[in-house]
Parts: sequence; C-alpha cells; structure tokens
Amino acid sequence: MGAVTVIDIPGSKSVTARALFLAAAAEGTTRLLRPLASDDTEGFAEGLLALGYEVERAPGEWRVHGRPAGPAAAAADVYCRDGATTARFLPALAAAGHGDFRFDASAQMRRRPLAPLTDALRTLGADIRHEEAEGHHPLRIAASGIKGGALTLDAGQSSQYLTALLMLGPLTTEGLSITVTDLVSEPYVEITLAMMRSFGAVPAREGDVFTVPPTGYRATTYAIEPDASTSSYFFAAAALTGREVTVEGLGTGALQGDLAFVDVLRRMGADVTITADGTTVRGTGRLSGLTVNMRDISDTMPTLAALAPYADGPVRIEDVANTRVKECDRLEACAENLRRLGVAVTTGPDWIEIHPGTPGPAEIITHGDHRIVMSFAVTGLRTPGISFDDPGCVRKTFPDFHAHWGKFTSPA
Ligand SMILES: O=C(O)C1=C[C@@H](OP(=O)(O)O)[C@@H](O)[C@H](O)C1
Ligand SMILES: C=C(OP(=O)(O)O)C(=O)O
Repeated sequence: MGAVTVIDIPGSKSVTARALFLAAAAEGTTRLLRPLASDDTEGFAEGLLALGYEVERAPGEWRVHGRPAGPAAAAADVYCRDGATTARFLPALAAAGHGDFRFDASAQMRRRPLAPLTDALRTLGADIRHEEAEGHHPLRIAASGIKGGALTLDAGQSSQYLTALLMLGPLTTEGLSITVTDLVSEPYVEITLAMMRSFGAVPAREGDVFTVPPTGYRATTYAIEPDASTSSYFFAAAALTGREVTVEGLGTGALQGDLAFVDVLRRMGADVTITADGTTVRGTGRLSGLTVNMRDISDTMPTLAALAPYADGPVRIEDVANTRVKECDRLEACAENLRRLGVAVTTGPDWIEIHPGTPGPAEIITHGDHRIVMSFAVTGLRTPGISFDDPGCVRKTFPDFHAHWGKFTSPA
C-alpha cells in the first residue's frame, strides 16, 4: 500500500471535558467548536445539566452558559457513566458551589480509585461521604463553597486528581497551593494549565508546587483539537502498512502529550513530519523493537502493545503501572489478548514485554475497554480473523470508530 490518507479525527476527549468544566464555571457564554460527541463527553455534559447548568448541543458546536456561583440545582444526582474525567472533575466543581450533590458511576468506574482527590477536598473543608467503598463512587457532597489554602497531593496513580483541584482553584475564595509528591501522565496537567489560561485564570507552577489565585474564569470561544490518543491507531496503521496518514489540526501547537506517540513510531522506523498544520506518519517497511518509557503517554500503551508482534525485536514498555487502574487492568488485558493470538508476552508490576510473532485469529476479550478494541484493530490489519466480544465499547471516546476504520482500511 502507498496511499496517502487525510484522517478526520474527532475532537479530544480530554480537551472537551476540561472545556465543559471551565465554561460552566466561567462568567458568560462559551462556544465550544468541534467538541467530541461520545459517551464520556455527552456524560460530562449531562452531568452539568443535572447540576442545573445550561448546555446546548448542536452538531459541531456546544454552548455553555457559565455560572461562577456554582450549580443552579440545590440538589442533584449525577451519573458519571464510565468517564473518569466526569467522575473526578465534576465533584470538584460541585464542591465549590452550594447544595447536596450525589455522584455515582458505572460498575467499571466505581472500581477505579478517587481517594486522593476526595481526601484533598476534605482537607479543604468539603463534606464528602462515600456511600459504599471508601475512596470510590458513589459519593455525596454537602457543598458550601471552598475557602482554599495549601495541600499536598499524591497524583502518582492519576493526574486527574491534580487537574480537578487545579480547575477548582480559581473558584475558591483564597486560592490554592498544591504540592505534588508524585505525578503520572504529566502532559495532561500541561493541557489543564494551558486551558485554564485560555479561560482567564493565572495558574503558576514552580517545580512540584502549583499555585492558583482566586480569579474565577471568563467565557471564550474555544476550538477543540483532534484527539491525539484516537489518532494513535491510525498512525500505528500507517507505520504497519506502509501507508501515509495525516491528521490535520494536530501539529506543533497541539496541547495533547499523546501526540508524542509518533516519536515512538519514528524510533521504530516510521517517517514522521509534524508541522503547524498537522502530523503525518509514513510507514517505511521497517518496524524495530525498542524499550520505551510510556509514563507520560500511557493511553497509547495498548496501541504499541498491539503493534509490537510485528516488530523485528522485542518491544518493552516501562513505567506504566497506572494502566492497571484504567477502564480495565490494561497491562494484563494486553498480555491476555496477545497470548490468545499466540504471541509471547511477559509482564511485571509496571511493564510489559512483547516478542516478535505471527498472530493468529482469535476473539479479543475487551473488558469493556474502548482502547483494547481500537488497538487490536491495528493487529487485525495483518491478521485476519480477529473479532471482539464487545466491539461497541468504543462509544466511550469514538462511537463511529468501526465505520471510520472500515473506510480507512478498505482499498480506495
Ligand atoms: O486528564 C485527562 O483528561 C486524562 C488523563 C489521563 O489519566 P491519568 O492521569 O489517570 O493517567 C488519561 O489516561 C485519561 O484518558 C485522560
Ligand atoms: C483512561 C481513559 O479514560 P478516563 O481515565 O478518562 O476514563 C482512556 O480514555 O484511555
């Protein structure tokens, strides 16, 4: 194959979720252009509606009428579905307001941790009660505003705890100072800081200390860039098949750290060009094994794991312990499925090593994880007979994935 393809990737989940939070908290009406419409982000928007915010959703443009004083509802029951951005960011927004708010989530999301965030909110004076397991959904907040102050946070399991607290900072009466003792997925925090600035806040970072003055937020018009994690499947496909794939609108000015996945593909042998307008990956026929630390970009760990059997040497992915507390235990899910395909794999507490092999047909056990489906779709480009026990779980971030993938993979 030598075809050149320009892919229209839907908007970033992470940017859409943050934009919804910031717009809801801002003075004025915000226009969000090209938001992601998927289960996670629709769930976030519906969480805001449940809290009494006004959100209008038309294709390609969402409008949010901000309420600096917090939720309009005096009481609300918010269902966060599978989305950790919803389940971790919205309680922080609600805590800054006044009312009785209950949050719950799917069985998958109920299993995922939350304690460092709810403990931090309690340190700031929030009245939070976990209804079942401590540090997990469901939970209740009797909100009466947040004064602010200093706290210490361990974000070694999830950067989303820090993002939630940073976005809360401008809504407090005295501001926040957060000292971080550990941090994963650090580029996501950079997205948060950049977007807070776009909405008029002035967060600052000095080493491990983040300070956020109580400025509030201002509404704006915000264009959402294409999702870099979603793009990884198409970039990996290019590297594997020798095609050339361009994602427009995801270039040198992109906010998302996951775009660095193309650097991994470059190290493996692909040609990569990043310009101000977009990113292009071209497969060269070479796919080398490598050892790579994916702590900063671990949503793309399954993409690499699913591509890895076709490399000419072992692929070892390190420092990805927190992929065990995502939609499923992704380290084990990748290992399990690669073994089902007949590929040799070993794992440790925070690493996975995949050996070159010839995958055979198998049903992939998705564990309801969208990234397991989209990643092993890449493996399926060379291996016929790969199917999924729950192909529909892609709805979390890319409901039309299968239609797009079908068009992308069928010869023009
Ligand atoms: O803040 C965000 O939007 C996200 C942060 C990352 O989570 P962790 O910080 O839990 O690794 C990432 O995996 C997730 O898909 C989205
Ligand atoms: C981990 C993910 O999602 P979240 O943590 O936002 O639920 C993901 O999209 O891969």
